[in-house]
Amino acid sequence: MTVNEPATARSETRQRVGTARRLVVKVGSSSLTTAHGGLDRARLDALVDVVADRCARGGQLVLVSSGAIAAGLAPLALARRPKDLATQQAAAGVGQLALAHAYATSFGRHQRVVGQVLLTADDVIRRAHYRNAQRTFERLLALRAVPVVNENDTVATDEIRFGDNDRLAALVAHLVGADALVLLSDVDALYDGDPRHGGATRITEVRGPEDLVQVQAGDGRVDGLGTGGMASKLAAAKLASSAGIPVLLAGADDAARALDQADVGTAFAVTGARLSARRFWLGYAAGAKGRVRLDDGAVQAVTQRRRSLLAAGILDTTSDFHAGDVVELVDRSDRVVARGVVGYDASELPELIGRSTHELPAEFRREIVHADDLVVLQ
Ligand SMILES: Nc1ncnc2c1ncn2[C@@H]1O[C@H](COP(=O)(O)OP(=O)(O)O)[C@@H](O)[C@H]1O
Ligand SMILES: N[C@@H](CCC(=O)OP(=O)(O)O)C(=O)O
Repeated sequence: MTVNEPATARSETRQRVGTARRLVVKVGSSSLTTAHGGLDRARLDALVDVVADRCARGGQLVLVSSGAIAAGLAPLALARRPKDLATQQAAAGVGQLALAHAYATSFGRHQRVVGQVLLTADDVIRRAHYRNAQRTFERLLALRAVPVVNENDTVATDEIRFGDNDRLAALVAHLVGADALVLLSDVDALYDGDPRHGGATRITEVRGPEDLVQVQAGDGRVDGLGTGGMASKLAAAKLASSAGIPVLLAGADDAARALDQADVGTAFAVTGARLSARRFWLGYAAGAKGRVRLDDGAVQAVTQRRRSLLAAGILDTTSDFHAGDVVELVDRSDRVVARGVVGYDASELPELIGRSTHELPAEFRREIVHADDLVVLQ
């Protein structure tokens, strides 16, 4: 762990953030809103100035912005962040409009157009939706617009919610093939303990899991507007860096310096190779809805020969998934060997399990999990 070590702070990670052409920047609710839930226009403008400046220098930036729920509180005369989903959604419906308008106005000062992209978990888990989202991002960036992303809170249910935008930002970074991810927060860095309790030391550089052993990442403020606290930021940073994307976590007020290789925040070096964005989602990001247990031959076929999973190789399944869901493929001893998008509802499978394709009615002869929709995890 590199603690308070300014000389090495201009690490490779900081250089990669500083020179990234395509960059995802995430900003949290507490950095954009006043204590009472109104949008803090001055801070929003300051952030927009930094993003617009980087765009003007040839950068392609995607801004993942929280703040919809927080921005909806004051207009709806809500004293604090609601706990129930329906009121959160109502607040998000009101607040997202205000947020988008504020960004459009603020980027307008730089003659820069914004495009709002509201995503649900389905949009990144389901293949057709995923490609659709990817295409939209590509086109917005090609047209020199700044995509402003948030979770589509008004329609997301508890079960399918990302819940925190840190994770969403890591996922979007993969989706767009970003060169780096910057997480901006109300805290200026990762500390070895919650800095509110005093005596905590800033971590300047995380090179791998061993640097995090001593770190206690806790919640945000109980009365705060943010959701995930440092724990969700850390999880997102690990997610992105393990799949080849360097991450810088810094204070929103330090955004300009963070993007300019200064010794601010915490830099997370990449710890793994870059996967194709879609394979990353499938293998690590998408929430699995169920399990399919394979016999030994099917495990071999899927993991060694990279074949599709056919009904003949299935032993049993859980009963809770639908066609299009991501499921875990497990071996006889329940070890997860792969994940993939299943082509059938669980309720359709008992009739098919263990039968060869030629024995099945024509409408059931397609693969249970197609090889293109499958990521081997061994
Ligand atoms: N180890 C830690 N290092 C830094 N901050 C921490 C740590 N543990 C808990 N926190 C708290 O997490 C908060 C950031 O989370 P949150 O308020 O959800 O941010 P945001 O709104 O930017 O997403 C900080 O204000 C800080 O008090
Ligand atoms: N989609 C929610 C964001 C929730 C969230 O992740 O907030 P934060 O922890 O402040 O990044 C909103 O816009 O209010």
